[in-house]
Formats: sequence, C-alpha cells, structure tokens
Amino acid sequence: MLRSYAQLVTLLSATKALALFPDCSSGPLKNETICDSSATPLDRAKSLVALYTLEEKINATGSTSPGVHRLGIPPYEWWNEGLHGIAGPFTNFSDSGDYSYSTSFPQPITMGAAFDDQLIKAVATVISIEARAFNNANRTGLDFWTPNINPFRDPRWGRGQETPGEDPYHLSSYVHALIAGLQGDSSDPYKRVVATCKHYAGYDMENWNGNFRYQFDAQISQQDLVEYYLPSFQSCARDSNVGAFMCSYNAVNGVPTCADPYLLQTILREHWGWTNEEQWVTSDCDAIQNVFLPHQWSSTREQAVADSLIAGTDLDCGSYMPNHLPGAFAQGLVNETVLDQALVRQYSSLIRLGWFDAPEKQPYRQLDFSDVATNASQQLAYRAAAEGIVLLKNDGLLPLTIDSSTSVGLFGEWANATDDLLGNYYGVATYLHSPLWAAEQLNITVNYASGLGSSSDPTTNFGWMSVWPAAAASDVIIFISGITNDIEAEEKDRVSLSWTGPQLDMIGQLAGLGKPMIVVQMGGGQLDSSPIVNNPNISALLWGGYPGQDGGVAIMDIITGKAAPAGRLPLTQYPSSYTNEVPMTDMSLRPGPTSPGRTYKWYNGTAVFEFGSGLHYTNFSASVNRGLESSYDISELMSTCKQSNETYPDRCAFTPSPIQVEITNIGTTSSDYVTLAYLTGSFGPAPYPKKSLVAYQRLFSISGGSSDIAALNLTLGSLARVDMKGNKVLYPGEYSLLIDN
Ligand SMILES: O=[N+]([O-])c1ccc(O[C@@H]2O[C@@H](CO)[C@H](O)[C@H]2O)cc1
Repeated sequence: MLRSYAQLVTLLSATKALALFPDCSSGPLKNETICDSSATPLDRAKSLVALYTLEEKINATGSTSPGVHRLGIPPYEWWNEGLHGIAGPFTNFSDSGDYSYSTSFPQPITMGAAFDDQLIKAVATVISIEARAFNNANRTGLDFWTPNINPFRDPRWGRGQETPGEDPYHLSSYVHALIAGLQGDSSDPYKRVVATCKHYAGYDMENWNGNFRYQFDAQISQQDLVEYYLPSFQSCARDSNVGAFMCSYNAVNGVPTCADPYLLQTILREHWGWTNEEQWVTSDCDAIQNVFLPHQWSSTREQAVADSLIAGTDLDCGSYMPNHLPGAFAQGLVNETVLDQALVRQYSSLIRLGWFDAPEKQPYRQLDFSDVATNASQQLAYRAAAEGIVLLKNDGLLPLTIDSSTSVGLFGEWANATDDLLGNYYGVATYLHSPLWAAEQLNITVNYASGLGSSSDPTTNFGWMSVWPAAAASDVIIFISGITNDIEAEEKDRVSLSWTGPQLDMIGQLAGLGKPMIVVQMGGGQLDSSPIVNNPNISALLWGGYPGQDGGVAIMDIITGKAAPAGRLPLTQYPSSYTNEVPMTDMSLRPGPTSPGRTYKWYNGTAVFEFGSGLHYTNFSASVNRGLESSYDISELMSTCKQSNETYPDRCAFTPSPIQVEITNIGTTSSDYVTLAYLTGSFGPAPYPKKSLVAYQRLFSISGGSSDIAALNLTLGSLARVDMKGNKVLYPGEYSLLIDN
C-alpha cells in the first residue's frame, strides 16, 4: 500500500531531534577515509560502505534511511520535492516566523511559456539556495526529486502542468538550464543540491479509462523513444550531469522501467555515459512493489527487489526494498556487490553535497532564513509569471486603459484564487496574490463575484444573482476561470477538453451584456477556447497556467499594460473533439488510422491555437542577417565535427557561429520577443513533421522602432531525423529555417 502524507509527516517529526550531519571531527568515523576530505568521493564512499553490516546496508536502500547509529551516521530523508519551490511531504515549514514560507514560482508549464532559459536557471538557483537554508535548519534534504520532464504528449494528462510542455527540444534546453541552476557549476567543490530527472521513461498517463499509471505498459516504437520520449532525459544525463534519475511506475514495451536493464544500464549509463560514481537512480514511490504487482514482471516480492536492484535502481522510494531484500539475499537472488554499488552511489552523492565535511569550509552551509524569500526572489517569481502569460486574442482592447473612474467587474473561480495559483507540489508560499488582490491595489472600482463553483445552471443559481448586478455596474468585464487541480492532477487525467457548460453559459451571458470583455484561461492543460475566440463580443483572451505566488499581479499588470505579454504556448490547444480521436494509451506520435497525430509536429487536424502562439501589444518583423549558405555538404559537416573536440556528433555546431536573426519592433510599445526557429522540409523518413523547433531565444524590452539580434545555435542533432531503428541520421534534402511561423 502507498503510504499517506499523514503517516509521512509523523515519521518526520520522529527524526527531527537527531543529528543533521555525520560528525567527522570527533565522531566514530573521524580516522576513516570517509572523513578524509582529500580522498576521492569514490574511495570515501567505498570505505564507509565497507564498514556496514549486510543488515545496515539493506536498511539504507529505502528513502527514509535510518543511518547507522554505531558509526555516527544520522538518518537521511531522500524524498524532497522542488518542482517550483521547496516542497514535499518531509519538508518542514514552521508554523510562524522564520522558515514558515519560501518563494513559490509558477508551475513549469507557465515558466515553459516564457521560453527564457536564463530565467529558468535563475529560478532554479533561488530554489536551491532556499533549499540549502532550510536544510541547514534541518527542515529538508539535499537532493530534490525534480524536474518532471516527461513530454506533455496528451492534452488530458493531469500532470502536464509539471512539465515545460510538449516539445522535446524545448524540454531538453529548459532542463539543461534548470539543472545548472539547481546543482551549481560542475567545477564547484560542492553541489548546491542534487536534482532528479523523472519519470524515466514513457510516463504521461495517470488514470484513463481503466488504465492506471501503476500497471500501464507503454508500447513505444524505437523511433518515438529516441525522437520524443528520451531527448529530455538524454539532456539530463549526458549533457547536464544530473545527480539522480527516477524510474517510473509504468512499463515500457513490457518491462517495468525500474526493473529494466535496457533503460537503466544500456541507455542511461552506457549509451549516455552517466557513469560517475555519485549518480543514482531512485524508484518512484513504491514503484518497486509494482514490479511484482500489478505488473507481475517478477514472480515474488523478493524477486522484484532483486530484479530492480540488479537492473540499476539504487534507492527505493518507500520501504519495499529494505523489507524484502533480506528474503532476496536468503534465496540467493542478489549479491552484495550490486548492493554495495547502490550504496556507494548514494554516499558519493552525499559526499559531493558536503554531508561529511566541516561546515565552516562550505559557503552553502552558512545560508539561513535571511537568504529565503528575499526581495530579489520575490521579483523573480513575479517576472517568471509575467514572462509566461500568453496573449491569444486581442481586438485592440488590451492594454486596458484605466483611471480612477474605471469600474472593473472581476468574475470566475480563479478571480480570487489562492492555493490554486500554485498548482501542485508546492510548499508554503511567501504570499498568494490573486487577481482580485491585484485589482484592489489599483486606484479603480472593483466589482467582484466568483459566480461559479456549482455545476448547476449558473444563470439561475445564487452565483449568477451576485454576478449580474456586479456586471451591470462595471465598465469592463474580466472573467478568470478554467481548470484547477480538482480536474487535472496526479492520478487524475481529464476526460474533456471543453470549458464546462456552466462556464460557457456564464461567459456567454457576460459577453451578451455588450461591454468590453476579457477572458483569462487558467490551468496547465489547454481548454478548447474556440467559443471565446469566435465570440465577437469578447475582445481578448489570455492564458496564465498556474502563475505562482504573484500570479494575480502579473495577470493584472498585463491586462493594464504595466507589463507587455510575450509568452508563447508551449503546447498545442486541440479542439475538444481530439479526445474522441485517439486513446490516451496510444503512445505513437505520427498520424495513422487510429490517431490524428500528436503535438504541433504531427497533428493533422486544425489546432485552436498552435504551439508557439502568442500575441504582443506591438508587431515585430524578423530577418536572417548572417550565417546561412544556400547549400551544405553532409560529409563536410561531419568531418568538421570530427575535427572538433566534441564527443557526441549531434552536439556539434551546424555553423561556426550562431545564425543571427534581426528582430525589429515595428510598433510603438516596448516588448520582449521570443524568437522561435523551426526546421521544415521533406527529408529523412516519411511522414515528415510539419516543422521542428531547433532553437529559441527570448529578447528583452525591444522598444518601438528598435531592433535586437537573436543568436541561434543550431546543432547537427537539430538537423537530424530519427529512423525506424532509432538512429539519428543527417539526410540529404531541402531544408528551410522558419522564424516564428
Ligand atoms: O504515498 N504517497 O503519499 C505518495 C504521494 C505522491 C506520490 O507520487 C509520486 O511521488 C513523486 C516523487 O517524486 C512522483 O513524482 C510521483 O509520481 C506517490 C505516493
């Protein structure tokens, strides 16, 4: 059985009084190699593991590691979350005062819409600094089970909100920046924290039509694996040196991922060279139990833990491994060498985090609550929200001109949102600024009524009775609604992509008043907003996702023009009919007899809004300045690549210097601009993707009449296509570079 959060919190309070770090200066290990900071992490970890009895080793395979009291090794809790701020069942916020809150950033789906890798690195840096401050107060750990970088494949997925979106290139670039921010520079003597790329692999369905994440067997072709499901994980392992991976609940092509040596050994460690002794794999929580039941991959509990450990799962989120490894050893299913290897990985990781070293030598060990929720962090949370909001429709009403005589009607379940601003996996935010709160800070009249909240006919229920007079008294109507974690969540996929009947009724009634009207669509998954797009009485549509602690302010600032929108949809907005056209369990990307295809690359229907959609308060023009010739010889590209120092040919630069695109603001309003560069053409295996994102760059505050240069670094990998066997190949053919269309 899965443990409940309530039980987990009880465990935490039981361990709170114990020592935080091993005492290498006067504890029992002081003369051992583990305490010699001049020795290599590998030698140090090996020396510690050699001192453990078999029972002590087995006890260390669960996420709530009890430590070894006789050796002065304190307990360590491996399960910490950090999706968009520190969080998790074991992160302990105090009731008041210091350590009672931290910075809560937008959900990744909103930050993904910013297409700003520098922002992502800055956000991740703040999260890791706040994590260190909380760790120094014994309130959280040093490793964090974030990011979630399964591509947002199907619009129904309840956890798509946790990801930066649907495109594998975007995810790979985003996660590279994020890991650098979380872990710090690889040349630093200590890692700031360890990040964990999850859920490896093929996990993007919770509970759909009788298919549960715990037993689902994802059937994925080799081509789709290499092209779509694995690039973000490759970016973590091979290109970003992430400290940890998490295997997922599901199986891939018949094998539960936590017991799959092909995924965990052949691809992850051998093919991607993820071979540092300090890099470990954890299971998702109780996923090893699922290897036995419901997957029935292993015939007994003991076989399941042995199969998982031998395949390369070094840690069990839960206690299944420590509970059943004694039996596995008794039955001769596993040997101590593989257990030692798992523990060496765990302890090498803690060594790289400075767990065994004197605190005074470590800058991160000096951080405290004065480093949490600083003014700069609060501003960054606001900026992340403002950068991620996307303008989808505007007939010219926005930016809204307001003055003290303006009366604004604010309606919808999200207008006074609090925790909903955060989505899921959140800690305690510094504050929660709803759109209503933000509107009330302006010198205007605000008429607020939620109006919804019941599935009954809103035009006759109590809600509508309060909306009607408030709307009548307003010059402008803002309706903020959509979906929340009541509808899209862990263990909950959506069944419909439509706004609900009551929501559409309310939107229609409000629009019927003939007043200037703005709709703000909230939530991580997209709703089919065509009724709003097609309603001429609705002037503007924005999408805000889950914008975090300052999300309401960011929304109101964009509406009123204090900030200019430049976010782009990081996913396709499909028509609601999409759910009838392909089952969630169909993992294929390309269109076929039972699928219209997935994502902007392959979907053969008409999207309501395409991936990359996003309007501005001005207009931009783009022209390629420098860097492209009319033809390239593939063998020359490959031989230049071979002469470079690059180990992996797909990372070789396509052109010696970045391709430069000049972006000119041809309007008057100063604005950021996200340059999206796509490749298109008929080359490689058919069918051909409509286009593929190969580079992006956000440019900042380009004033009216001015230009800026986007420097696009294309790689040979970005030109390659993947064949049926999963090989990445450079094919001859006609290629076009599209900027932003
Ligand atoms: O037992 N519980 O309370 C519990 C709670 C959450 C949970 O979800 C899993 O735990 C997260 C660990 O990082 C993974 O992202 C998610 O798939 C799994 C189990």
